[in-house]
Amino acid sequence: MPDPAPSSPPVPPLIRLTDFGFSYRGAETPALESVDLTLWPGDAVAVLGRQGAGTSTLARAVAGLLGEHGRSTGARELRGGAVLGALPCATPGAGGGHGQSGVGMLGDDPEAQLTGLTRTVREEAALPGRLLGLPLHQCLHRADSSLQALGIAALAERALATLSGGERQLTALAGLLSLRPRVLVLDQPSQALDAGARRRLARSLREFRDAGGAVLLTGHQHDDLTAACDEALFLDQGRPCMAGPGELEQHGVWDARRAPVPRDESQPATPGRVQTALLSVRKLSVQRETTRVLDHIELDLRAGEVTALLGANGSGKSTLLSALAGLLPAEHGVRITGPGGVELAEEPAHRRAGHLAWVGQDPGDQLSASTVWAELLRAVPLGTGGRRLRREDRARAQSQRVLEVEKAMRAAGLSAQAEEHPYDLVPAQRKDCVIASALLLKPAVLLLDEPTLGRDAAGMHRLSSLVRGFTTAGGAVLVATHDQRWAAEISDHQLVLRSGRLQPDT
Ligand SMILES: Nc1ncnc2c1ncn2[C@@H]1O[C@H](COP(=O)(O)OP(=O)(O)OP(=O)(O)O)[C@@H](O)[C@H]1O
Repeated sequence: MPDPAPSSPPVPPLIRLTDFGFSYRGAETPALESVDLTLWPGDAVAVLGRQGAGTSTLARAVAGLLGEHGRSTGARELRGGAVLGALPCATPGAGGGHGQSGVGMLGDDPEAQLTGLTRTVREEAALPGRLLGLPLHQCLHRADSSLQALGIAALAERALATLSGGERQLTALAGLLSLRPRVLVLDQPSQALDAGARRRLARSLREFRDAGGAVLLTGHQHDDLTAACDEALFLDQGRPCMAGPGELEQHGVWDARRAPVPRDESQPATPGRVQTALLSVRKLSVQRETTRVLDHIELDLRAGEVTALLGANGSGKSTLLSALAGLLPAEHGVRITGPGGVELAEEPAHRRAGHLAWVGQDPGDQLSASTVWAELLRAVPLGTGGRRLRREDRARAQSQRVLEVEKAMRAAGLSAQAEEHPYDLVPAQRKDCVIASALLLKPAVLLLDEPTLGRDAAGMHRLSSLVRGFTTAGGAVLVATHDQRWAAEISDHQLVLRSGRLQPDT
């Protein structure tokens, strides 16, 4: 933000980076260069860029979480005049941290935002204050008002293990707000949130700013929260660059607020698009704890078509996908008829997997090999004869598998990451790895749970081509998402899950 006019009272900035740069240890090129950023009380600044542009590094720099990971240049000043060249590491958390500097940060990895040290939502929201040594009653009071502000007070006594993805994200945000830092750094905070939750978060951030705090939002997507900032800064290969409002996608940023790009209806119908139902679901009801989350769901997925599954946080989208995959017990009476009329309702998950491939919300749950290459290789079926093949046939089958893995890595944009550990990938690439594994199983139906999280424009386009490639080959896709633009662009049908029932989106 520009310095205030001379008539303004001389309030010092809360934080200022001047000609700031940072290089990770062992890296050949700096992750950040020549960054100037000043946050005054009341400011909200969005820093956007494509994946790898340095936005998360900048978030960690502002939060003071980079110190031991490399070398910084330039200056970082905190209110009070401390000028720090190399930054001290503020209490690092799994996905976020809170330093004594009064800067609180929520990281971009939805799988790593809860501490694992508490049992209930209220305990988790109160924990950051307790770690700072605040009295218990004060921590609980702050936790309750943060939960209230974010609209999840009703979840206070819920066990963390029973939360939906969006509910987890809101719980992590509540913990951070309860710290009452002077600067809030949020890396992709809207991911996994429905429109109502985004609005409540925007309101909470407005109140936080009105009380003298400053907000830094970073990420790869432009949405309602980044639009509410006073200023947007773009990073390109670690350097600040200028961009006009119409140039977001040129800078690799996905514009979730843009009107959906209409389909090219002059294109001939995809060859796989015939009216064959690859999956028919009847009377699917699922109870979780005391709530009937799904109530007599009826659904048909047809060859060549994408069905988008919309609905508020906690409405049951993941529950539906998991139940179809056989990972949750359904109530008696359900019929799940797969390709060729095969009845799947009584089949265990591993037998359904050849027909219905499931990509869950947390990709980490589905990754177990030590490299991307090994992860994908193990997904390719051994083929007819399997381990009983003769040696030369086995060698031929093995080279065929290798070719399939290479093709899958290219399609998922993971060729350069073949030897990396899947956990070293950014969350969107981790998801790509699980999607590529799922496609290698050659299923008829692909079940995708929130595949758009954390993606830049290129990641979104790559996802669209994976999905279109699958339906063009005759597959059917059911995809849960909160991204309404992408849903409108990719899908043939949109269904909304409300009160346990599926309704067409109107
Ligand atoms: N393991 C569990 N035990 C009990 N209840 C659960 C469990 N997992 C989820 N729930 C509850 O079931 C309901 C549906 O959750 P689900 O994860 O299916 O919602 P969702 O629509 O996918 O939400 P989101 O958009 O936030 O990911 C929510 O109220 C959630 O809190």
